[in-house]
Amino acid sequence: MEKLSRAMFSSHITPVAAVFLLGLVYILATTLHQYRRLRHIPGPPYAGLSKWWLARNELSGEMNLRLLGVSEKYGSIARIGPNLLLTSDPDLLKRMLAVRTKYKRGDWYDAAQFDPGHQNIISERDDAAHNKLRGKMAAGYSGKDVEGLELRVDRNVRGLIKLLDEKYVAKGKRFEFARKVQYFTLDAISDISFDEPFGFLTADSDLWQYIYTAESALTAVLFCTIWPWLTKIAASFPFNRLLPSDDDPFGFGKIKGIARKQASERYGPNKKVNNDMLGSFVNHGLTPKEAESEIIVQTLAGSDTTATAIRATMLHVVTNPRVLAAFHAELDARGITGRAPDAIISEAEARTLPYLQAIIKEGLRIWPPVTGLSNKVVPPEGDTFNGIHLPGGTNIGYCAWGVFRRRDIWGDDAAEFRPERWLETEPEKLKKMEATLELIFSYGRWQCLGRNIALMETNKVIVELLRRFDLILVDPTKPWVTKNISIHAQSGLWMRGYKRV
Ligand code: HEM
Repeated sequence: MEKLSRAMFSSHITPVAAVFLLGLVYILATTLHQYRRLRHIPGPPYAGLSKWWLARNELSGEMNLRLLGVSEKYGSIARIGPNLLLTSDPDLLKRMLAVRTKYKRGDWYDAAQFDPGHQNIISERDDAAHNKLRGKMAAGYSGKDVEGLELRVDRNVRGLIKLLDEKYVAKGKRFEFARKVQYFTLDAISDISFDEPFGFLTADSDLWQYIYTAESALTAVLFCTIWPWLTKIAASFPFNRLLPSDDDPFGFGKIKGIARKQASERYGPNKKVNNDMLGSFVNHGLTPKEAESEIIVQTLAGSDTTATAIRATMLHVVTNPRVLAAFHAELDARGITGRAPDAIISEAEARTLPYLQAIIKEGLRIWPPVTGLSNKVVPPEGDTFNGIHLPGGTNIGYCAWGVFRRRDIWGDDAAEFRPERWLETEPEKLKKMEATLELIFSYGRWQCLGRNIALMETNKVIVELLRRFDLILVDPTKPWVTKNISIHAQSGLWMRGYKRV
């Protein structure tokens, strides 16, 4: 009996153990192979052996700073994963992103598929399909096809001012500036997109808990950027039942529902015709499903980003009396300060204000709104940059904080907010600074389509708030709560305003 059970035991276990051992050998061999491919590039210990370094740091909420630390310690090309490098070299980034680049988007982008099974302009990795989609949307984003794009921004700037003025400043109440700015960017983008502001400013609240749920969901999305196969699992039964649905009364699902409704109204025999961005997309041949996905992309890509640009710039200006005084002097000299209460500066005029432009560039530089790794893949034949061999198939991620804190480009005071650097630097160095700053909005093939809208909104809000109000931080020792999750989730920016004009 004992002999029999021993025989059974060994006959069952041996194949299992063999499979287990083979699996282990395979994992060890591939890990070693991956490790050796990129061992000539330095990086944090163990980061080259597994993705746990990446996961741990992504979850820290300060990934931007952790990556800056890597760049400063290991150089402008460093290794942060088994098949992942990080770069803070603007020349390498521009080579990777150029219009005719041979680099491709990596599987990092699969996580941007907000509607499983349907690609959008950000998740699309196929170059031809991406170009085609971009071509159909270019006229809408440039504003060429959108009736009164600037007027739409203006009316939402007025909405923001009215809210702050009547509900808070006039009553001596403090307000949480981070949220109010995002209400503005959400209303402005929906107004431009489908002619109907969501209504965040009027409601003065996080409608449908959208901001809260979108920020919470981004942590899960981060995991999918590290292990892209999680995206497929999330999209398959039964996990897909847990994803936001168009019928949800709140959160991201609510925005999906609005996008579906808005898109569906633009097709069919009784279609609504509007000269807004959605109208332009329809005229250029976007299908109803594509139009729906792109409304969602705009809501996501166009709200937190611009809100961060405005918040970070305003925070640095209002806490810097020297900069604030110089800016007020510029507004006074141009006769802008005392204009009628409902006047909104035109974008064209704002662009002629040198100090304002320096403030905005410096605000974007000191706090880049988009910090995601946005991995690109080295072409199969490999590449060599500054004598460093980059094997084909290697992912290379973007280190935003590393690029915008480089002392060789920005000077020894790179970590300080000093708009004057844009006004007093000699032409040759300034050219390099301007060229590097372009990376804030990515570059070339994948350059941000909403760049002009974002800058228009930022220019107007900064002028119109600072000419009307003296803004102070309620607690300068705790200016805000900011969490880095590829973008920035920001809150707690409590301010109080006093009327100037
Ligand atoms: C200061 C504000 C903004 C910043 C810093 C910013 C930055 C960026 C960056 C870095 C990318 C490249 C992403 C990647 O490929 O990994 C991007 C793409 C994109 N952005 Fe923006 N963005 C801003 C505002 C906006 C706004 C307001 C909109 C919409 C109105 C928008 C729409 C888009 C779209 C559609 C893409 C995809 C372009 C493509 O793949 O061809 N962005 N943005």
